[in-house]
Amino acid sequence: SEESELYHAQIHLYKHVYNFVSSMALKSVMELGVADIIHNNGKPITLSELASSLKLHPSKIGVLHRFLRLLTHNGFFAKTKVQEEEAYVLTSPSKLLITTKPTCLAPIVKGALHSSSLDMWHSSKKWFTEDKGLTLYQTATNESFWDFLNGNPDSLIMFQEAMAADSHMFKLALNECKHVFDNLESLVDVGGGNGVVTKLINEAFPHMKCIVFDQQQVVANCSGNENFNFVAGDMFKSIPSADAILLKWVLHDWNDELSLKILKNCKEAISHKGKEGKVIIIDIAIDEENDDPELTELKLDYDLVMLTMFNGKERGKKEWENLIYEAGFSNYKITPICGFKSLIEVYP
Ligand SMILES: Oc1ccc2c(c1)OC[C@]1(O)c3cc4c(cc3O[C@H]21)OCO4
Repeated sequence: SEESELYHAQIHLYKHVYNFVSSMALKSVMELGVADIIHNNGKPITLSELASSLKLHPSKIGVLHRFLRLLTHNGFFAKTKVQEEEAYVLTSPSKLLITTKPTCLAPIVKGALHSSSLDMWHSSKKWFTEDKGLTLYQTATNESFWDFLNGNPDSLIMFQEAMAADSHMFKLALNECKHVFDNLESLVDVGGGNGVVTKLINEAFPHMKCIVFDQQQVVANCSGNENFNFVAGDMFKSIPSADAILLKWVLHDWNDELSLKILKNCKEAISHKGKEGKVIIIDIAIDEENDDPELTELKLDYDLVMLTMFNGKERGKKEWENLIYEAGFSNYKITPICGFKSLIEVYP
């Protein structure tokens, strides 16, 4: 009937209006360290045990229950019985919040839901109606997000910890894609931050000369060893030569013009000693026809996050191909990696 269509449309609209509630409830339990308490408890935990571990005021026990109810509904916890009393256990998604595990993604939850990423959205109408090429973030704050990070050490650390957290997932993927790094004598990790990915590669391939290449203020107080070094520089100017250049979660921060600039400098960097060389891109590849709708939604979410914060973008397979050929490369190969990213091997 017309009414039921209207009522369903209403539910769809309200659900999207309040999607932020589940995000912020997740951030709340992350900040409280709920996952660590349940993990360290070693068995299902009752609400009162959890509340006393958290040293909550008695008036907040009901609050905790209702937060856990929503997050259980959304798959972050599960309910069981301990001597007839309800108890909570972690699920795979909340196990990613255990801070003692290398797969901990709490830093991403913290960074992505930081006020610096959220407040800017209130300026979107101003941003849409202006004719300037600013990001939403710049429209809201009058500075670029990169300048914000470089001007606020705590936020830069928060950002780097988020990138590093995501890189530990790469460790699992490295086992699947080891062959990509075979026979490489040297590798430069462009935008490698504090070097988590490069370290993982260096540990897997100790004879490979690995360089973390990033901005001065990022690598300034980082030290390496004989096959693992930090080099400061500007990827838009020139990139140190190597057999392979790694670009993990870098190109999606930049529009096509600037991404082309980076890729051309990468091509320059691998065309030494006449060797084959390769560029290894690890980034999101949108694939609406083959991906399940939930995965596509995550990729489209990231596309708007990159757009609003960096004037960057997530790219579909065709867009990656156009960019790679435009940069003068002759061939490439895309393989899915880490669940929602792809590893794109690019050959000169
Ligand atoms: O190339 C990337 C990859 C991921 C992310 C980037 C840029 O910025 C947006 C983001 O949502 C984000 C924003 C942040 C943050 C981490 C963080 O992770 C997310 O820490 C502070 O603000």
